[in-house]
Amino acid sequence: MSDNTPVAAPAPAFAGGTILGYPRIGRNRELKKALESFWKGTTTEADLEATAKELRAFTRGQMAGLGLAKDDSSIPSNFSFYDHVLDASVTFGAIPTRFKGLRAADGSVDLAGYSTIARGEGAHAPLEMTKWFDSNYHYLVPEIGPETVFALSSTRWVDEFVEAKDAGYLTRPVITGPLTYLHLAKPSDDAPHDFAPIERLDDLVAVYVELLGAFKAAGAEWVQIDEPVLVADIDAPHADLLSQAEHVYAALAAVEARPQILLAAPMGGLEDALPVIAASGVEGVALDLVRGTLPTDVDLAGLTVVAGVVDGHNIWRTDLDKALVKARAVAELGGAVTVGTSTSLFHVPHTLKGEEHLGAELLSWLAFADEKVAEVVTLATALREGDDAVADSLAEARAALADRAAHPGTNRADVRDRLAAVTPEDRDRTSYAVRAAAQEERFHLPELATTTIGSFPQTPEIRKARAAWAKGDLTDADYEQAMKDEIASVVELQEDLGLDVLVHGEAERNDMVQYFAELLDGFSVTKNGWVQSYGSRCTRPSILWGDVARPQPMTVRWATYAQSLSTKPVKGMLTGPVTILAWSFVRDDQPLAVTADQVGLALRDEVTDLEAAGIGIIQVDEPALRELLPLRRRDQAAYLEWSVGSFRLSTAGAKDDTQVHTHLCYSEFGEIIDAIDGLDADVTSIEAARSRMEVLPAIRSHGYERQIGPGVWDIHSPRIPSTQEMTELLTLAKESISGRQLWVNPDCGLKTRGYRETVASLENLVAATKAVR
Ligand code: MET
Ligand SMILES: [Zn+2]
Repeated sequence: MSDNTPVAAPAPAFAGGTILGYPRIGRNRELKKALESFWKGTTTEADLEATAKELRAFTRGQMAGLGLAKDDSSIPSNFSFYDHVLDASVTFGAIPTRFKGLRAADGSVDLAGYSTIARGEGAHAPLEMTKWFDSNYHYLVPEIGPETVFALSSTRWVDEFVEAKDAGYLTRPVITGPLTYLHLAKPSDDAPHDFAPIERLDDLVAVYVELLGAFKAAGAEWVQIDEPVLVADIDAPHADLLSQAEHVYAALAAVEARPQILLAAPMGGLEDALPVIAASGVEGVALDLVRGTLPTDVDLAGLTVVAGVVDGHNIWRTDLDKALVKARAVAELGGAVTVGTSTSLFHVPHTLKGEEHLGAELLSWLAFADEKVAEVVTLATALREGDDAVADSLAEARAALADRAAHPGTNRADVRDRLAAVTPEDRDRTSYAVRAAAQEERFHLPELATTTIGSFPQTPEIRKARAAWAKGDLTDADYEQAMKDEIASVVELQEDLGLDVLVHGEAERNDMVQYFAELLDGFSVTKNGWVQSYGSRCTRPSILWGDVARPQPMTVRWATYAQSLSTKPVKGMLTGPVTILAWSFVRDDQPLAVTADQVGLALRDEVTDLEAAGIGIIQVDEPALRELLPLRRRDQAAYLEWSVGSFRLSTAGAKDDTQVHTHLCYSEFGEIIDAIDGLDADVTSIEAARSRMEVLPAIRSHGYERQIGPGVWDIHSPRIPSTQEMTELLTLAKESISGRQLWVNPDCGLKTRGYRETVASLENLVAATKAVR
């Protein structure tokens, strides 16, 4: 088929294009503000409902204004007050027993109750929060047991459909699918140890059947069911997942009174699950063709296929020509093709409007949610009417892409030549034994050395000073002095507490990635590019668009100032290459491995400068190392190789007697223990308090020769752990790891804690250490 030929019949649904979901937080973070003032008690539930209703109305209008059709289910309805997985739990009545009291007689919970499940209350821990696949979004983990009673317990999803319909929009409700829901769930506390939530599949499907009926009765013509679990390798055997998919979708397709089903599989390729879905009887499938590839041997005849060729997970302008080639290839498999995003757009900010400070050039390379909707509409038009119908848009996209490719900032000879000259030896240090001896001689640290992870509380005063400085109300010199005063007080506190290795406290960092992004070449920072991280929490990822280089030292003056105030060693503190990539929007025009190495080289220079300034202990944080782990097992080894390689490039220039630390903030250590070994850091700190040192026996049996600091204080909670409690944890740790290898530290940085808890907890930490030494 020539590029310029309209795709022939059959006509797909959503022929004008569709997206799998839109950001929920609001252009000006209206939802965040409304939630937080509701929680504070300054506004009522009715106020919160009203803001949410306005947001939904704005979103619908926005999507229609950008060209999605109002009357054919092209506009998704995917609002959530906090989290879409929590919404599913509440809708299915799957609320843990500790929150039973929050339910009304009909099983529903109001927004106060909903918030309590998300945030906890008193002795009632909230639902656990964890990362949504390999994204930066966190969902609330359902707790399912043999006793969980599934029953349709909320009318919200249907009400929101009706609200749109009454406003003149026939939308497509978006819900999390039963397979994804149950595979992401964890067994409830009272479940037998061999129970798996997926055992409850049939019971849950019965509620989906009822829900489909309710949508149909309300007039819905399509519903979107998201099943990203189908693109991942999960713990359960793959064959089981496929047969569950076959079983569930045959059952849902067999329901007589129901809307048509669009099964969406964002975040990767469906691969061998695609034929299963195609044969199940559902009417449509949405494929992620950005991350996934199209199988060639599958028959899609009779299906509407949403070709997800616009990246919902990143912020770059789409190569429309390439996207059209991919979409047209789908037509050859017999499907009725339309165009969509690869994932929901809630992973990207709302709009480029207001970001003009980025400069016309960079701006022209980007597409946030609104711009992506427009791209989808353009591509769908090209499919229907041929390329000529959108010739101007295609030309504009080509020009922007060519400009980006040729821009001096994306092709710096100095950066590229340096990287090309890197040898394998540049990633290697001397043997650990030699280093350990040199470091012992230099520092004479006690067994069970005490330290912290880097940040101390970010007080309102620090934030105020930074805001005033940004506004120009505080001079550079005054800001510098304010930060130095803060450093001095943090150093004094640590001396008083009797910690062995001190930190400067990171007062000057707005964020552990953005701080570096603002100082490195190749990055830009948005004004309002917020994306939801969880609930009301948003992050503003930096944009890594060009070749990365370090024009000047970034942390040296803070670290050396702190060191000048103490005779104890002060740890220098850097964010590692993988974490910088994971928490930014990263250029998609070269392999991540290359970008990571560029960052690695910039950090390597910082390490050298810190050393030269007398800093002998340097920590390179990699809390996101596990987060980017590919969803398909076969891709994981290659990922670990480059991620570990970039870390080593950043640290291997260190001298033998420089002690390199790293910090990883999770406890699922076992999964990537070889990689952690591969980092070759002298000291690694991890999260371990909540899991009560669970991972240490595994580390011991794996044989780990270097030093490790399993956290003894869960800093995610405002609780102050007692000396007794930390003594127990340390005693437990010593059963697996020798005192010579063991460090004592909290689970993570203290920036979100207050000073009262920080001082009391660190006092107890030092006391516990003395008790165990
Ligand atoms: C999310 S890991 C944080 C590490 C950083 N050094 C801190 O202490 O805040
Ligand atoms: Zn951490």
